[in-house]
Amino acid sequence: MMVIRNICPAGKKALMWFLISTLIFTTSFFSGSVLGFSSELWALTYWGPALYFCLLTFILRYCYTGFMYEVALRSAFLGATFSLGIFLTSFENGWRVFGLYTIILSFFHFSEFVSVALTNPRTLSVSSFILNHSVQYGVAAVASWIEWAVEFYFFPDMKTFFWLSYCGVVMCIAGEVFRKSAMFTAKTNFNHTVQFVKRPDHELVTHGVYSICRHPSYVGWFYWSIGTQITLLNPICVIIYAVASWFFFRERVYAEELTLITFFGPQYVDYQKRVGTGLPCIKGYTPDNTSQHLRDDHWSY
Ligand SMILES: C[S@@+](CC[C@H](N)C(=O)[O-])C[C@H]1O[C@@H](n2cnc3c(N)ncnc32)[C@H](O)[C@@H]1O
Repeated sequence: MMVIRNICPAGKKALMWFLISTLIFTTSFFSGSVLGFSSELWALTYWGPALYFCLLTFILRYCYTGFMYEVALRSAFLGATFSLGIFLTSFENGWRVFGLYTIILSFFHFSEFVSVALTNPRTLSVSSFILNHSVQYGVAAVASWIEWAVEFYFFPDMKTFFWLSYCGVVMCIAGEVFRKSAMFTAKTNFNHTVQFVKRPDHELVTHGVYSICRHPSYVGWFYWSIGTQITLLNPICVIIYAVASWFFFRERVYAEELTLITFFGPQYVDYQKRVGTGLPCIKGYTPDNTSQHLRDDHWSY
């Protein structure tokens, strides 16, 4: 409770609108009573939720401007998708696994913003939701929805191995907890954007989850991303996500360690000797490992 009280104004607004939206949309989805629409219309048509979201946007537009509006809008949107996920889990078919995935995805993006608000508010911005991570991230998400839809249409039974989907949920929760532990351990030393210039107060963190591995937030995100595809029961995307994430984090870790060695010198080299990266078969930057190519888009998140 104390933690919530200390959160910055934008963090408070985010929490408030996520909760309000979740409450309203969850009640509405299950009762079907919003704006007097029957439950069939509410659940089965697109325009009911869309109209309702327009109304919410209108209220937010009236109450806020600028940054606060952007934060409230995104939080309300994530609350609405979170509620949709809860509603879909009540289905006995493939929609259930899609519902679980929707809950996991919306909670992840919302909790990223709130975690930054709590641990490093100085860096808080709209991009702390990391909804606009990268083109590749967007393409990967859409690809997973397409795989789920195609398989659900042609092989509906394939999407009813709920026990396997629940294993994916457990993997996502573990990944999420590990990543957030890293953010709360590193606090102001954690930044969604890889830093090129060392701030005077930037300290090397080697305690807590950082004593288990050098890149706990990336480890958490790596397993979380694979977990989302197990949750969706997407065999093709499980493999694609594992391979793509591995290559992404191999380059990211390499780039980041290059900067960390310039920041902390022998202190970081000593840390590298004691603690592994935590990612399978990824060594990170070492002077004898300088042949990897770095791409320009490897400096954020
Ligand atoms: C997105 S965070 C990722 C941190 C870390 N790679 C992880 O997975 O938990 C990136 C920022 O964290 C900083 N950073 C990474 N490891 C750090 C450490 N052990 N101590 C302090 N700062 C660190 C980097 O300078 C970079 O600006």
